[in-house]
Amino acid sequence: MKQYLELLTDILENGAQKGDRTGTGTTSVFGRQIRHNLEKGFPLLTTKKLHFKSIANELIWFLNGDTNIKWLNENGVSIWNEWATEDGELGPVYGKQWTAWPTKDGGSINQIDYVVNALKTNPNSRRILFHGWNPEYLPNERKKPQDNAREGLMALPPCHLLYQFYVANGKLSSQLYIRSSDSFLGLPYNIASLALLTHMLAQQCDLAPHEIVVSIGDLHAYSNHMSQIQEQLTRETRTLPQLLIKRRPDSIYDYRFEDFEIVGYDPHPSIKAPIAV
Ligand SMILES: Nc1nc(=O)c2c([nH]1)NC[C@@H]1CN(c3ccc(C(=O)N[C@@H](CCC(=O)O)C(=O)O)cc3)CN21
Ligand SMILES: O=c1ccn([C@H]2C[C@H](O)[C@@H](COP(=O)(O)O)O2)c(=O)[nH]1
Repeated sequence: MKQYLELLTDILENGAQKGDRTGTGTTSVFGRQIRHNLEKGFPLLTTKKLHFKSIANELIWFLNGDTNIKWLNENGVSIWNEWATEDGELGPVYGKQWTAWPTKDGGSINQIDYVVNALKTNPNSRRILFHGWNPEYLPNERKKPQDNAREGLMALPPCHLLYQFYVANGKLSSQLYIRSSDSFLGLPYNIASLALLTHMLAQQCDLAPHEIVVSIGDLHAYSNHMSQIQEQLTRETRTLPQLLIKRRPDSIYDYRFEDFEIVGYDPHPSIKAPIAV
């Protein structure tokens, strides 16, 4: 995961100063990519400790189609709390668009079913993808996330928004497009989450997990993350851990946190940073 540290250096060396919606201020570059071969280990950062439970349970929550933070909170995950209404609602965010994209006749489309089915029955297809950018439900950028959610709009529009899958020689690769990436807090989660989803889909579809590619639009460092980023850049990367999936659940929707084990994770200590809301 040296590539991750190289991206942080790239931002510091080449970034432009940009204001942003949250009022925090960022240093930003545009159009970057990270690739990682999953055969070389599970891409959980080693230069700071990541909370794998948050990553795995967030993904399970997306796949359940859930858009309320109650289940997350009950399962030890608080990363979405700042954006939710007092009832825990986030509006029609990721889970809703992934599994129940609303149609004009009042029905819904499960894009995850489509992907699993395509991987099993038509793996050569160049159309194996799902996405979360549903313009009808995008929030008003000038309103608070909670006010948007109360009006039935997304609290935040999706950042990781398009997932495409590719099969060759029985191996599964995936590419994710992230339109806006918080390099210090969000990006490490998004990389690990894509890797986990790729492992799960591979298991369900009898494929071997291969490469993940993360393509990023606005890649930024928040002005109040600079000392944390400098600290991380002083640290040496360590051997990546391995992911063990201990059971083969009946479907992509039946995974539980207990099914996963991260073996051999020996990271540097965590580094606290404020989140821009
Ligand atoms: N500014 C911003 N950055 C993000 O990365 C982000 C958002 N907003 N809004 C929506 C989600 C929420 N995400 C988050 C929110 C908090 C942490 C965070 O505080 N992580 C801590 C540990 C917290 C924990 O896992 O319990 C960390 O040290 O990584 C990470 C991602 C990712 N997304
Ligand atoms: O999975 C995620 C979700 C969010 N982010 C970051 C990227 C931005 O810093 C903010 C979203 O603000 P916008 O004004 O909507 O771009 O959250 C992330 O990195 N990963």
